[in-house]
Amino acid sequence: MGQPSPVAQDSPTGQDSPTEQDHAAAGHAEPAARSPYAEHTARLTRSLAHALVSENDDAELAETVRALATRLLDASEAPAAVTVDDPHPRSGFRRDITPITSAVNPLAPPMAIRREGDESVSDVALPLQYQGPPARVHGGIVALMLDQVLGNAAHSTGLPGAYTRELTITYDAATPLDRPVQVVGRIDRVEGRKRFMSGEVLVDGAPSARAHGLWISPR
Ligand SMILES: CCCCCCCCCC(=O)SCCNC(=O)CCNC(=O)[C@H](O)C(C)(C)COP(=O)(O)OP(=O)(O)OC[C@H]1O[C@@H](n2cnc3c(N)ncnc32)[C@H](O)[C@@H]1OP(=O)(O)O
Repeated sequence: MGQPSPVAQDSPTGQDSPTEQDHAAAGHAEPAARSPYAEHTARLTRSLAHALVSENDDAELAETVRALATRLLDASEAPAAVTVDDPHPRSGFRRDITPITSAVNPLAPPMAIRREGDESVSDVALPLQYQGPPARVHGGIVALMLDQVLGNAAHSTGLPGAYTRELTITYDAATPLDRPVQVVGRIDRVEGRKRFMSGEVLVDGAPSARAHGLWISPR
């Protein structure tokens, strides 16, 4: 969908490196006034993921979905009508299309990340599409959340962009579906190009998963 934006190949997320404006936008800035088309489309696709596992056969809903699918196909044949700009930046990056914080990526919950003191923090409740074992969030999704929040923290101080070099997750307990959990990340220390990071997923204040990681800025 949409006209692909120019991609900086040597940037941490395959997008533009974060700028001061990006940092300023990290969860706090007023969103630019843009068409909500892409965000509604992403919400629709997330909802369809739930409908796929529903036992209910709703003929009227099926007809509505059929009509929408036809209209979306028509829209995708006019790519200039579609934007990949996120109207509600949540991660600090312009054109956020990550599968975890982007409002326009149907794979993303999406998570909003904010700064609290020296930490990056996100409160999120993950629905059924992220299930691994019954009633638990998939461990890979837990790692994805921690990667993003630690990455946000790694970029939050105006330091140059950096990539995840190493990420170790310790799974202490179940991370539940459909209940608010808090994901937290911080910089423990900086050594030259290296940033040593840590973080947790908290369920009622107790860690269900802990992360330690190394982020490195490219030479
Ligand atoms: C605000 C919004 C934030 C959004 C966050 C988004 C989060 C997204 C996070 C990601 O998914 S990033 C994408 C996944 N990661 C990658 O694609 C990274 C792939 N790896 C690389 O591209 C390179 O390995 C990298 C640029 C990270 C580093 O390559 P270099 O060749 O520059 O580093 P090198 O291997 O020479 O290591 C640099 C130093 O760290 C040291 N080092 C490497 N691994 C280490 C380790 N595990 N522990 C301690 N030190 C280590 C290494 O010995 C060396 O020490 P010296 O400087 O003293 O020589």
